[in-house]
Amino acid sequence: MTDIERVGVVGCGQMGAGIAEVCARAGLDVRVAETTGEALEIGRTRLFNSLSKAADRGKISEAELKATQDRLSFTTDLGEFADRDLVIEAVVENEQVKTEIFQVLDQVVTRQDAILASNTSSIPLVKLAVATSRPDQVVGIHFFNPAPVQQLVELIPALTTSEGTLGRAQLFAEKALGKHAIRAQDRSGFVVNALLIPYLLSAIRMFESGIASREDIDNGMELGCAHPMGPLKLSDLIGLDTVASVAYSMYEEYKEPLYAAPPLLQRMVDAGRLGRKSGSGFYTYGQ
Ligand SMILES: C[C@H](O)CC(=O)SCCNC(=O)CCNC(=O)[C@H](O)C(C)(C)COP(=O)(O)OP(=O)(O)OC[C@H]1O[C@@H](n2cnc3c(N)ncnc32)[C@H](O)[C@@H]1OP(=O)(O)O
Repeated sequence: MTDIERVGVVGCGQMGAGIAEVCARAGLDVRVAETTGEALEIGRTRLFNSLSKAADRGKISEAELKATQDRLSFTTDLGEFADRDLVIEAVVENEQVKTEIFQVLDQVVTRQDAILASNTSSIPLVKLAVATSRPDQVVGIHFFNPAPVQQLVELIPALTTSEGTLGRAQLFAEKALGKHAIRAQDRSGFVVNALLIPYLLSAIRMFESGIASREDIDNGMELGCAHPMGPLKLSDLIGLDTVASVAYSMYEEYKEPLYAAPPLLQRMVDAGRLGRKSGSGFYTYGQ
């Protein structure tokens, strides 16, 4: 079994909240950190709403709901992560921000064998690993949105990651969380985004060039290929800022035109149309 009982999650946005929910529902003690009290309150509300929905839909009993809530604690102070066995960073896809968090975690997490993991979609793990004094204990654990639903986790060892750390991360993902784990090398996009992002960018280019309407593009893939959602709806779900930043990282790494973000994507990000989380993207939400 896994030796991980106390988990820290840095960031309580879409992914952080989902990851914290998965861990707490798996019976682990979970502490969640955000930068400000306001961000923490928004994150806590997002997480508790999702848990309440799970209870309303009969996925967890009222007693499990209460027990899961009790396993969750919230803080704005990373110093409270000292006793964590595993910390999963799930903040914005920004190398500098993530690097600084890893430097702080390295200072505050006192457990000698603690694993420091990142949910990054595209930033080289090795850069985060060498920002710490324990590069052998840094690993990528990449979840998919919505984290409570998607069965997959990608495990990404940096060049410095030890086999022991990778093995413990795999046991955690599979045994503690019940996810299916696949391994990928530390190359931008790993397995899933390396295949998915060019597809999403192609759909945005298709829409931008007027070849088809957004609905027809999405219906094409939903009804023609049985995808649960079409590429423009999926881009809205992931967040257009995230799609753009993953595309930039991949373009930076490979210099392949298929990874270049189309102008429309960047304009939408500049306009604050980030998809579901901002209320509008390719579609409008919450009206
Ligand atoms: C970019 C990153 O690095 C990587 C990524 O994340 S790539 C993105 C990967 N994700 C995808 O490809 C998502 C594809 N879409 C889907 O899987 C589905 O459309 C979807 C799960 C989002 C919604 O499913 P859909 O059937 O349309 O809606 P709905 O009936 O509301 O939900 C289906 C089930 O998922 C659950 N669900 C949906 N959204 C949820 C959420 N945010 N949290 C928890 N559960 C959720 C529902 O409760 C429901 O569960 P039930 O069937 O047991 O009652």
